[in-house]
Amino acid sequence: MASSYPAHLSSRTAAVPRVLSIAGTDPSGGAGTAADLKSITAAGGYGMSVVTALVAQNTHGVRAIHTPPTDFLTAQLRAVSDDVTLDAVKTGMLGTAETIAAVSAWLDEHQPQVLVVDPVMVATSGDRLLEPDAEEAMVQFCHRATVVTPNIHELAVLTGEDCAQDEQQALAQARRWSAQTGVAVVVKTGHLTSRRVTNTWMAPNGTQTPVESTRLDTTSTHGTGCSLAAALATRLGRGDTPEAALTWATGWLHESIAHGAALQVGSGHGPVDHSHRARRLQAAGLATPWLAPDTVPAALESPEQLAAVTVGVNPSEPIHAAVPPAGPWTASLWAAGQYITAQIADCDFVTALVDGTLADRSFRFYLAQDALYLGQYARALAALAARSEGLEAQVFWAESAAGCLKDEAELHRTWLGEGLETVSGPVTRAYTDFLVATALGQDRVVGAAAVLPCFWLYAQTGATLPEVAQEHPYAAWLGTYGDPAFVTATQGALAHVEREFEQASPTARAEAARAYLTACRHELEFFDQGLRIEPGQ
Ligand SMILES: Nc1ncnc2c1ncn2[C@@H]1O[C@H](COP(=O)(O)OP(=O)(O)OP(=O)(O)O)[C@@H](O)[C@H]1O
Ligand SMILES: Cc1ncc(CO)c(N)n1
Repeated sequence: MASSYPAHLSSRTAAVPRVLSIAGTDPSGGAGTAADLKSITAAGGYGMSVVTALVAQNTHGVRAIHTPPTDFLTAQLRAVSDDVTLDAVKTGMLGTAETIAAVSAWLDEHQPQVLVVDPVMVATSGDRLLEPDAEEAMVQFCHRATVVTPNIHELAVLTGEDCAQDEQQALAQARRWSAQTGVAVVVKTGHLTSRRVTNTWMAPNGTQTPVESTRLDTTSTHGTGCSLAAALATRLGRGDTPEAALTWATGWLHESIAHGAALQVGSGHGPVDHSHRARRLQAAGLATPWLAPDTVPAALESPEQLAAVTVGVNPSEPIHAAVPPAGPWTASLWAAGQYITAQIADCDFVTALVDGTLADRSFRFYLAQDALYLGQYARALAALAARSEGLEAQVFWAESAAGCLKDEAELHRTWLGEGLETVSGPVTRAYTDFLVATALGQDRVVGAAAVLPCFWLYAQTGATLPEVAQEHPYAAWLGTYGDPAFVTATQGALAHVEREFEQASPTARAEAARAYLTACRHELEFFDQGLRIEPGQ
């Protein structure tokens, strides 16, 4: 059969990498072939599946294993490779020495560019998935791989050493084994208890590339090993560097684990939510671009008229403003903008920041964008100072601009390291361009209303944050929200906006209300952008 379709086979890598999983099944969908296909899809590949063993299992454990005849395995492998060019192959549960021999014989003829071997021996539940007498065959099989992804127990079997007690020991074992075999190792510390979970790519020449993430306190870890290996194979198969592939796979898996429990699948070690990222990005895609609030009337004669404006769906209970409005106009702005204040409090970025599950890369991207934002926000405030009437207002906006630049410098000094984004992303850019253009080019009341949400909604977020433990990964950053000077500055901004509204014409007030609501929306987008970047790209 192998020679019947040669014309169809092309060695050119397709835009969507074609990835074959060779693994056992999990009818509950969290591990094995099911996890592999979901992970390959999530990582941007076309998934294919050859089944080594049928496993009756769920989130509690394995009940029975049925291994079809080896000839049938070989028939499956050939059916795929006679017809399809493979950009990457990932192996998981092989189960028996006979299965390993059959896959090895097939690989002798079809060595793929990328072979990721997850040397599955024992499931998360503690059940054996590899017969004890097949361990040596698995160790030999690993020599064929581009990269192996053992957990620390499997690494000990590969190296014939005792199980590593800490990351340094695991790295040392991997370094020795990789140097001997010429096969790269991803050293996983999921089974250790450190606060950080590091996946390190160990190259045969001893070069280490660590990819860090935070440890999640969850039991939703069924199939994490399968998922990481399948996503890694896919990213390598599309031509990513090892560092980019591992960074993407680790970041995506982190999000998938963080949202696994919400699936409510099973009562044991639950699966991860492989498609959380895809659903979140789809929702973000649908929400952007957005329409400027068009329900504000052309002219506003009274605060009551403004308070009656509804732009989105308001929360059932009115939201209490932590820094109170300075009068009826700012009270009405608050009322009209509540729908978006509620969305900010609930948004995935703030939730993940508060519960500590936010990925490092997202946090650092957010900080870098925040520093860029402050530099431009200061220009908008300075423009208001330049256009102010009266010394008190001029001093207030000028001091706010200076304070903002000090905060920007502090962000760089204390928080931002090397190698961070130095260019505004499109979300930051849209917000700052809007602020600067409004503060310079529109009636002063419109500019003042546009800069208000940054004061008011930030103070609101600060006031509503829960206390977090010191070991919380973002404790120090969350602490900066509580600065009392910021509340005073917000009170000042509210007083000025209130006065500007009192003195403005009805049409300028309407424009100012639209600017306030638009800026609220920019605040939401600004937080959310931290989750929209693709880690590793
Ligand atoms: N509690 C956790 N918090 C954050 N990430 C985790 C956690 N547990 C696992 N991971 C991620 O999942 C990856 C694989 O996990 P682990 O080291 O447990 O592999 P495994 O034992 O091969 O998995 P499996 O249980 O599916 O066989 C880790 O390298 C890490 O990226
Ligand atoms: C089929 C299969 N492969 C791997 C694992 C490891 O989680 C599992 N539970 N089931």
